[in-house]
Amino acid sequence: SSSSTEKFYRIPEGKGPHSVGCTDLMTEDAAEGSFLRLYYPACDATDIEEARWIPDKEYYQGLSDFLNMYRVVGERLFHYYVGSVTCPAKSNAAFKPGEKYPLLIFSHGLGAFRTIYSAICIEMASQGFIVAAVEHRDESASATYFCKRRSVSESQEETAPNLEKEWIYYRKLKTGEEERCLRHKQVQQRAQECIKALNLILKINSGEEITNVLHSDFNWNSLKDSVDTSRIAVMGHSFGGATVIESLSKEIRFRCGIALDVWMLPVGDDIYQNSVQQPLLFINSEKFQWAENILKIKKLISNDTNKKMITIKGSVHQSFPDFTFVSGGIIARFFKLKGEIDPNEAIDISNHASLAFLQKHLSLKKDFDQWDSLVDGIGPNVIPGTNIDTSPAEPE
Ligand SMILES: CCN(CC)CCN(C[C@]12C[C@](c3ccc(C(F)(F)F)cc3)(C1)C2)C(=O)Cn1c(SCc2ccc(F)cc2)nc(=O)c2c1C=CC2
Repeated sequence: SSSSTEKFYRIPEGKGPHSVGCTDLMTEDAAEGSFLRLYYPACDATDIEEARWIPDKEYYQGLSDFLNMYRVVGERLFHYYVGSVTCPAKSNAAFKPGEKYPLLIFSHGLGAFRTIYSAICIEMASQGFIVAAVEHRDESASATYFCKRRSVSESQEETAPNLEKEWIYYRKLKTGEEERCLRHKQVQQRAQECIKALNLILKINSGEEITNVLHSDFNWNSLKDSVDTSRIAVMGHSFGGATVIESLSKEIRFRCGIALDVWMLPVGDDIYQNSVQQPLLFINSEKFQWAENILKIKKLISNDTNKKMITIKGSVHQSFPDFTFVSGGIIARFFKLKGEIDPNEAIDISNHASLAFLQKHLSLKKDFDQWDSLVDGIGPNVIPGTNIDTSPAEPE
């Protein structure tokens, strides 16, 4: 139905010149493999349906756990409200060959998973990026799974597919457990998973055969020689922002990084000894800011002109994940899923600043420099640095 509420509940489409496709990839049949959703420039196709936004009911169960709801309540609530939501990318659409695309690895936040930052990933793909949104197996995701290959005998029954999903749910902090210690261990695993995803995409780009444990009819060979292997960046939200910092310090092939509302707690102290040489853009919401977090960001930026921070006025922590678009009414207000700024305006500022920063530091030949002023915090609803005062209190 084209009822007026529909536009309110849709994830925004990509605004760039390319149609966008998406497909899921899982390698190996263990938790050590890679698991990612690929968003990519696709050939125009009207007959292909959009991808499911949250593909398995177990993600509703995981979200309920994460939000301290009862699973029987949460699962039904999520199914009712978002069970039919699709993301504006064509499922397994044909990849658009012909040019080498820069590569972006995206890392999700605490309690999130690979599919719920599709507004950002789809916009980047529509602008000519290949985007690999990884799903982390560090128990920070609401839910994730790997596939145990069933033994031949078990899969004898022709009905049961020989693919058995083994689910890993969000690990709550145990009482008395030191949060910093757990999160520091997790951020290291997260960085390794981003590097593994990078290597997997480069392997596909070289034309090597890969085994996708998820049986989709996407032709992975069509990606051969389509990645611009010298133009690779890493991006992430909150815990995923800390993963960006850790990934940059561990992998020089990530030429630059973008941290959206970074959560600095998981980042180790060694990071401040100039471990991050690459350019880094911090895009903050107005509300997710406190002195300790901001001081760590400022310490990392120190006086490096290639490291910048901007704040989007009127935005909140949830202005970056997709729930800010698909939620409405009391739920959105109760969980602060929207700020004062219109969700589409906020994500446009974030995406445009990201594109301008990527053009500058990946030497892209596009027109994203039209948004350079945003990277300096100049423009409507954006300010340079942060809006909180972190200077030590003046002596009385
Ligand atoms: C009570 C749980 N308590 C756990 C420690 C704190 C929970 N919390 C605030 C929440 C996430 C909230 C949320 C989402 C989504 C709905 C929904 F209804 F729309 F689905 C509702 C309510 C509940 C806003 C956060 O963790 C914030 N946060 C996030 S939120 C990432 C996320 C997760 C699931 C999503 F569906 C969407 C986005 N990612 C991070 O990396 C970090 C933090 C904090 C520090 C580091």
